[in-house]
Amino acid sequence: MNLDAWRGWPAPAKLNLFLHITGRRADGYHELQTVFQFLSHGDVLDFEPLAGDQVRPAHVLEDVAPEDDLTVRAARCLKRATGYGDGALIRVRKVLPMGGGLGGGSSDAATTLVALNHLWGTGLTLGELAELGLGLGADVPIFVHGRAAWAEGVGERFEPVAPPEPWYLVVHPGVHVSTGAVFGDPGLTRNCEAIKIADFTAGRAANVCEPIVCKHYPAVAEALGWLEGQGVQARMTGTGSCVFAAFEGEHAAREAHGRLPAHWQGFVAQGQNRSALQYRMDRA
Ligand SMILES: C[C@@](CO)(OP(=O)(O)O)[C@H](O)COP(=O)(O)OP(=O)(O)OC[C@H]1O[C@@H](n2ccc(N)nc2=O)[C@H](O)[C@@H]1O
Ligand SMILES: Nc1ncnc2c1ncn2[C@@H]1O[C@H](COP(=O)(O)OP(=O)(O)O)[C@@H](O)[C@H]1O
Repeated sequence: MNLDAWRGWPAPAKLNLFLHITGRRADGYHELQTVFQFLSHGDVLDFEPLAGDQVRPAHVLEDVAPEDDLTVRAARCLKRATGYGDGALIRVRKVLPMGGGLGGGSSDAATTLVALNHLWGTGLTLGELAELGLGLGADVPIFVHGRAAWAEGVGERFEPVAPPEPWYLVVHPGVHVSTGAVFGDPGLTRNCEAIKIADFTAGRAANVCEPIVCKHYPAVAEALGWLEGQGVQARMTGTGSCVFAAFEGEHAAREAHGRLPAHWQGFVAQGQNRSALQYRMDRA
């Protein structure tokens, strides 16, 4: 068996280029409008075949029990759906901050579904994998498809879009924001009027979670202010805590990164309308 094929599967980060809430479903989940774009930066996953029914992580993630790990849950879900008899050892080389709004957990889950379906030869279509993924997290289907997307509902309705692919500086202000707490905040704007893709393209869009997160986490407001001070428009991704801004080019983004205050982490990456996972599948 060629074990090289089992190594080096990318799980890229995403940005929400805007985030509006248009309503609330009967089950309490919020109806969103958003644009997802991938980044040229993310976790990397390695797999090894295991005989028998075992699915085990070879990594330790802070505050995540092996049974709750989204890669383990994704692999078990694929086994259940297909009746596949063997297992896998899964190693996440973690790069993305957890709870940063960059979708690392969802991306790890999507990469596990796509990679193991290929490596195990279980033959599900991308659509079938996306459906399995929705049970693990709202953003998993978008990572499975690997195309920048205009998304509505709770992430289950989406279509490809092709925004510009600029170089971004992404700043992590050192705090962990709970998605549930943001959606539960009474001050959250939940009645945005539905907009069209053209409104987003014309700049008539924002992230409605930003004021809530900034109120509770001053570090997020400071990071947004610092980025704006570099002469660019800054925004938060998802429910935070990371903030980002597009620069003229890679050089300008790296220069700004060089000026980043030492108490924050940051990275420079390019926006990608086709994800690194899709490119990896081309070579598989
Ligand atoms: C809003 C996004 C945009 O990307 O935020 P980020 O998590 O990436 O920051 C995601 O779709 C988030 O999806 P996901 O990350 O799967 O959400 P979960 O952790 O399951 O959500 C935690 C809690 O937030 C609330 N929640 C979540 C999503 C949603 N559309 N409406 C909600 O009300 C629910 O109370 C849920 O129990
Ligand atoms: N493999 C995984 N990687 C990251 N987070 C995971 C993973 N498995 C479970 N989780 C849980 O999912 C939560 C959300 O993580 P993540 O997707 O990185 O953040 P966000 O949804 O803010 O982008 C984490 O705080 C963690 O408890």
